[in-house]
Parts: sequence; C-alpha cells; structure tokens
Amino acid sequence: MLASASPRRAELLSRLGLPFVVRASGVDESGLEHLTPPEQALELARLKARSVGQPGEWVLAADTLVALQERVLAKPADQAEYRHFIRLLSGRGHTVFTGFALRDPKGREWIGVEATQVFFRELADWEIEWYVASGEGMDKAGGYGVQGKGMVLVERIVGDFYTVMGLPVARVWKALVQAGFPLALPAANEAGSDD
Ligand SMILES: Cc1cn([C@H]2C[C@H](O)[C@@H](COP(=O)(O)OP(=O)(O)OP(=O)(O)O)O2)c(=O)[nH]c1=O
Repeated sequence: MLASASPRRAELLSRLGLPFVVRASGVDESGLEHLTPPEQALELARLKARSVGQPGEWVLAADTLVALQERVLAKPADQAEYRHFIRLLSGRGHTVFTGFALRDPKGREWIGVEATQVFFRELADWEIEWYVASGEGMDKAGGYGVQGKGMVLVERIVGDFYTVMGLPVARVWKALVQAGFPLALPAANEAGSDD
C-alpha cells in the first residue's frame, strides 16, 4: 500500500513494476517545527505510514521538504507564497530532504531520509512570473517540480534526483530487499527491456 496522494510517488513505483494500491494518509503535517528538517521529513513519513493499513499489509510512505538554511519550505499555501518561494530559491542552493517509512506485515519498520542539494539559476523576473503562471509548483514542496517545467530553473543537482521528485527510489528498493518484500524477477521476455 502506498500511503501517499502524490502522483509522483505512484509513478515512480509503477516504473519499477511494483504492484500497489494508493491510500492517502491525510496526516496533519504541522506541529513538527521543533525538529530539524531531516527529522521532520522522517517523522512525517513514519506518521503517514502508521496512519493507514492493517496488520498483515506492506505500507510505504514518504515526505519531501525543501530546506533553505534553517527555513523549511513545504507546499505553498497560495499563489503569493508560491511566487515568494521561487524568488527565495533563485540564485541559491537549498537541500531537499525526503524521508521514507516502510512497514512490513508484522509491523516492523524500515526508515531512512535522503538529502539532495539543488542549485537554482539566477532567475529573471519574467521567468519567475512564467513559472508561477504555470501553476506547476503549487502542490509541491518548495513550490517547484524538478521533473517538469521546473527543470529550467535548476542549474545543478548534487545527490539523488528521485529524492527531489519525492521518493529516494534506490534507498526504498534497498529497504524492500532487506525487509524481504517479494520482488519478482522480470519474466524472460521482459529481460533487456530498456524503457
Ligand atoms: C521539490 C519537489 C517536490 N515534489 C513533490 C513531491 C511530493 O509529492 C510533494 C511534497 O509533499 P509531501 O507532503 O511530501 O507529499 P504529498 O502531499 O504530495 O503526498 P502525501 O503527503 O499524501 O504523501 O512535492 C516534486 O514533485 N518535485 C520536486 O522537484
């Protein structure tokens, strides 16, 4: 079970060919401001994973946030904050933290948090307006999507790309292996597929 309303997380799991159903957690994401950004991402992933599913089920949850020095940029509340976030990020580097929590059918948990640094270009005012007008970043941490039009805002990434997109896929895969999730081998006729 994927405990997430994020279409990006569903897309990444689908790309791996993993079977799953989606059940959004609806966890209140406020009230963790006393924690550091990576602690917040981890704790929120844990809370989301614990809020759905029954004993006997596998559950995966994640949480992504953007940290600009000590400041945490979650999803923008409105258009004004969205514009403000893109202005703040312009010409600077920030860190994207994605925490994940995997729960096995016996209730055991595998958790982790991954950090990726993202450097934005110095953006012209019109570029900020162009991006804001696209609306793309409204439902995304920090107000941008690196996998979409946001690709032109970004100059450089240090670390795992998929962590920015919302799921540290390689780390999650490792956790699935360690936890003993039944990862089927591809059928012989699929071997070598490069899509
Ligand atoms: C920085 C960045 C974030 N994001 C997305 C990933 C997450 O969906 C979202 C961060 O919000 P989250 O609270 O992590 O996730 P969500 O609200 O979309 O879904 P749920 O809580 O149900 O799991 O931002 C991108 O898609 N691209 C990016 O470049």
